[in-house]
Amino acid sequence: MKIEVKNLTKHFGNFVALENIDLDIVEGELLALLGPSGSGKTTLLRMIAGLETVDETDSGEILFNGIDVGTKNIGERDIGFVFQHYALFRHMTVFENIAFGLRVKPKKQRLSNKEIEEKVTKLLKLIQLDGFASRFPWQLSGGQRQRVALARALAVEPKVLLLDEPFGALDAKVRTDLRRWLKELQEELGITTILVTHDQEEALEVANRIVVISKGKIEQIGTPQEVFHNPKNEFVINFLGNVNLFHERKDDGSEDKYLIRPHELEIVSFDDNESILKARVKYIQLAGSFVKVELTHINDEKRVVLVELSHYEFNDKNLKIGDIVGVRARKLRSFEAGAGI
Ligand SMILES: Nc1ncnc2c1ncn2[C@@H]1O[C@H](COP(=O)(O)OP(=O)(O)OP(=O)(O)O)[C@@H](O)[C@H]1O
Repeated sequence: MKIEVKNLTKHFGNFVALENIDLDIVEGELLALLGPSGSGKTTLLRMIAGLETVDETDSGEILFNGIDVGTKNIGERDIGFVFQHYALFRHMTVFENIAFGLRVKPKKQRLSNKEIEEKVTKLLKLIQLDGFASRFPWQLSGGQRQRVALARALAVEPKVLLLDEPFGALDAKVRTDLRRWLKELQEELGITTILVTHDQEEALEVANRIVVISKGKIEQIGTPQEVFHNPKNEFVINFLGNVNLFHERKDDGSEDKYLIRPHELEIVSFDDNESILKARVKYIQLAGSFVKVELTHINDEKRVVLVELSHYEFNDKNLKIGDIVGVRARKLRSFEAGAGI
């Protein structure tokens, strides 16, 4: 299913939750809506689902395969939903939870018991929980429960899958495993999917495209590579990871602003010709896939610079806390005030 959101504005009383949203969602893609808390992600998802309506004070339309769905309620939109705290039916087994949507269909469209059994068995395999059919939700881990919720949403073969922080309540390791698994599954099924998340890493890892939202407006739409490496403005670069900000006073008195990511900096000797500043090593964090080095400007303790090095590079430099070093930029990204890159 192809989805078009055209010039959508949504108010809650006087508050503008979404402003002039234009967005095309391509058939079969996994699109992430990424933004801080309160930016309007869930509202946009709920409007696509038909859980929020375009009221008199609002404007815009939402099209599914070219057809305006404004007057269609959620039951008529062919949508599967998974929320952060998706309440499975406690008194039903895993099997019955997944079968639920199939059983409540009108008689004419309903599959036979045998067909339902075959379908649920297939879905259980898909979510890698075969053998769990007769368990109850309270006998499952959080990650297993979310997989059941996904199977339940998929059972009725929706044309669109809407996921609102589906892994938000899970711990980091389970989250990472599940999002990889989700990506593979989504690619295999080819179902148009919209994922709401405030987790940059999650969006960068699973999405085909990311929509960065702030205060009800779209800041940038692009592939993970585009939004990470070619951020359109300061909000996007700040939101998508740590960043260092440098000012450079020009001859005419104006100031250039540079934003540089920690991995785009390298540490050199303090007298290096290409060094952009001298700094003192304040803190070294060795755990993790990179070594994170925090430095402070030699003349101003308050100016902190973050550098990420590979372990190999770090070992090579033999850095210690208190060392005075130079910092060189592998890449400079300058922003004119308010004008993007
Ligand atoms: N029914 C409502 N009535 C009034 N204000 C609302 C309503 N629903 C949402 N809002 C407001 O609209 C704004 C956007 O909310 P929304 O839930 O879309 O944000 P979000 O980006 O999904 O945030 P989070 O990540 O915290 O869930 C918030 O300021 C919220 O308080």
